[in-house]
Amino acid sequence: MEVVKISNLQLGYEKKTVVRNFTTNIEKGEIVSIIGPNGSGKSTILKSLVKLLKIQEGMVHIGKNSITNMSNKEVSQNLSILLQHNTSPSDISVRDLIYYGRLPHKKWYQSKDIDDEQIIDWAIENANLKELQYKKINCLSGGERQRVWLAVALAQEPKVLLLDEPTTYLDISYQLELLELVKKLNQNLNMTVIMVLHDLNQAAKYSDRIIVLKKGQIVGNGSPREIFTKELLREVYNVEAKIYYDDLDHYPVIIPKKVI
Ligand SMILES: Nc1ncnc2c1ncn2[C@@H]1O[C@H](COP(=O)(O)OP(=O)(O)OP(=O)(O)O)[C@@H](O)[C@H]1O
Repeated sequence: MEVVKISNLQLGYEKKTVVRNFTTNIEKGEIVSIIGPNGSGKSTILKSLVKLLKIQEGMVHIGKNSITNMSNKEVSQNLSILLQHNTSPSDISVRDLIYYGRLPHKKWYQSKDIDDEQIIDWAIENANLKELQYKKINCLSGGERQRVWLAVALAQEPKVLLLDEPTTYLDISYQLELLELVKKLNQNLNMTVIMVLHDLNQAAKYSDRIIVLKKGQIVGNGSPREIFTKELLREVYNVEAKIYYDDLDHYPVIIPKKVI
């Protein structure tokens, strides 16, 4: 069953078009990663899905509804996004910040209720934040903060979680921790995930499907084993690479050797 249907999307900034003919269906429970060189249009696509950027041409449907006919609030009830950079008041507590994720589900006159508290508890549990929930945001490390923003996105109770380079600026253990959390959410709750990743090995390990963008166009769409070939890495990244396969889970492991 598809949750998001993207047809012939054309996107850009003012007169400049940066993404053309982007078409794909996202199935319920899939983890889809969008990869591609710098400036290929990956973040632009995520921004358009949550209406942070106007669509030039094409359609995005969530279920039967076109996002063009949905309010930002309605879109936020279905899709939540974890951005690369997030800012918040520094003296706010983790728990209070996570409440912001509930706002798309509230009317302006409604205040926090018992249901919100339960969903905040659920988001805290799933983002491993129990011990940190009463701390102030400015007392947390970068990796801990990223988990808080993940919890804000979860508190939105989205059908689809969008992650824009979620591991940037995190050290290797926080990177793994975050992607393992995403995998757990996907496995335990059947949450659909669309993420932009730079690290090809992370994309290979954590994705069901990979979409490869080059200069705003799809040049590959398939499973990690289908996508990661020497030819594709040469064509898209101008890199000569060796490819091995994990002994246990058989996903590709990419070792870049040299720039061509
Ligand atoms: N706000 C903006 N105004 C004008 N042009 C923009 C804006 N944001 C992005 N662009 C341009 O759109 C193109 C695609 O950018 P985008 O950020 O989507 O690429 P990306 O694949 O996510 O890149 P990266 O991997 O470097 O994050 C680039 O040429 C970029 O310069």
